Amino acid sequence: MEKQKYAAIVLAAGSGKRMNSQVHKQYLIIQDRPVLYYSLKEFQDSAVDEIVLVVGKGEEEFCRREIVDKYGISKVKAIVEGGKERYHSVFEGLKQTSDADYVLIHDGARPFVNQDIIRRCMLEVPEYQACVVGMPVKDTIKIADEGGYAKQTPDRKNVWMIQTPQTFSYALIYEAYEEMLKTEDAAITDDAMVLERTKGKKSKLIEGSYRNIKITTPEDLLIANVYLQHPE
Ligand SMILES: Nc1ccn([C@@H]2O[C@H](COP(=O)(O)OP(=O)(O)OP(=O)(O)O)[C@@H](O)[C@H]2O)c(=O)n1
Ligand SMILES: C[C@](O)(CO)[C@H](O)COP(=O)(O)O
Repeated sequence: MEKQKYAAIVLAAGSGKRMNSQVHKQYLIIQDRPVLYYSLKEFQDSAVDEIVLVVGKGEEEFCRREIVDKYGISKVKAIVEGGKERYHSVFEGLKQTSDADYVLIHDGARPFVNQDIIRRCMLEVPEYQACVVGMPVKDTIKIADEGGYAKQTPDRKNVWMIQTPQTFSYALIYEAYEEMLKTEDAAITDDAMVLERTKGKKSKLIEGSYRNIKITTPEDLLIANVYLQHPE
């Protein structure tokens, strides 16, 4: 059988409003390296064939010099400019990966993706065509009403916190994104939602890790430093 091609799209075009920092959060330094370095290094060391890095306007040269070349991330085949919303940035990445059979879409703001997670995404996607990494929630979840009252409690065993990578058959996710972008649904927050909304297709859940956090607000940096001091 012909070898299947896997591309990783690493997203780093956000402006990190919730971090409230002068430097975009993907470039903040944790343990001597930028946040973005850690996930790029995991994909570099994995079996993915290539990486497309999606960055903010005017950041291409900086990223090539200060991260990709500096740390020898040689699988990066393109560094492209992202868009206004996360889903615009994903689509820019998808345009660069048209010869891949499967794509792993990952937040550059999640530095703790690991080899085991990447390996399982690559292993499962040929069967399910759409796989998302996540973990069961630990707290009780409430649905709030407009007035700030807790009105409903979903059964916790059916509630997962969703992470990345989110891994798909290229043809399927490209078509879904093309369709979604005709209407630009602002409430889209992840890639699996694009498939749910356009194709009614479910994604297979793959257990990730409670460490696979997204660096979003300042306290996440404290946690990230602790994880780096205490590797798994
Ligand atoms: N237009 C955008 C928005 C987000 N992202 C990326 O998508 C990931 C998840 O997004 P999020 O954590 O929301 O990052 P920001 O948009 O930067 O943060 P905020 O929402 O606080 O502004 C990040 O790696 C971010 O760089 C992107 O590539 N392009
Ligand atoms: C894709 C994601 O990381 C899954 O949890 C998340 O939805 C990204 O959301 P954000 O609003 O862009 O942080």
